[in-house]
Amino acid sequence: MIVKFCGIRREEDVEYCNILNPTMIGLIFADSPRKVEKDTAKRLLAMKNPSIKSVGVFKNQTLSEVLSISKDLKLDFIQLHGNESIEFITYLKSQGFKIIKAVEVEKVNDIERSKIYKDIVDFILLDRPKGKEIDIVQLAKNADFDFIIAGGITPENVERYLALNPLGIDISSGIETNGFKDFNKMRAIVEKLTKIQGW
Ligand SMILES: O=C(O)c1ccccc1N[C@@H]1O[C@H](COP(=O)(O)O)[C@@H](O)[C@H]1O
Repeated sequence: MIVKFCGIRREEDVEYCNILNPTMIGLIFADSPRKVEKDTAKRLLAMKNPSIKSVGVFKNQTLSEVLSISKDLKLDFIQLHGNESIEFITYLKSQGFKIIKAVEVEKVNDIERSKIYKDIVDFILLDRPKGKEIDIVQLAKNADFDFIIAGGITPENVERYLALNPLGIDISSGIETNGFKDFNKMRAIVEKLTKIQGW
């Protein structure tokens, strides 16, 4: 089970992750309150346990910006959250990057649409548009391919997402209090995973 803690932006966030050892940590380079600058990202990534994979999150940014940040930081994965074309993704793959393609799901059709990435990317991530209280678990039941799931996961509701049997879970706002990562919530996720799945 892949566990990704996303929106890491402070030294203490990395320290929490080094204790809890998620599979991946995500740093956001897209427009967001969680956005980090490249220099900050470099400092944070240098602090992480080497076993934790780094993910850079981008949304509708230029190829040269994505490439420059990803190469400089030697990112393990590039997560694309926007309308990036197949050519855009294929080019990044040709440069040796592993790709997580996030698809914002609002209706069953969006699940169908995400299938075009199946043989191109390393992981498909099903998420919901920010600010929309969509029941992504109900929609994701229609997926007949492997996926990582995100979108509103919290320590209280993670069981419902795990019941989908996803490749992984990706959590950002659900492990925050007042906009900052909260160690107790991060630990609560890991404890639930350990209890349910022996993670
Ligand atoms: O979190 C953001 O601010 C963000 C901004 C732009 C693109 C993606 C963003 N977050 C991604 O959303 C999912 C999980 O979100 P949540 O747990 O529902 O808050 C995760 O993949 C983040 O990378």
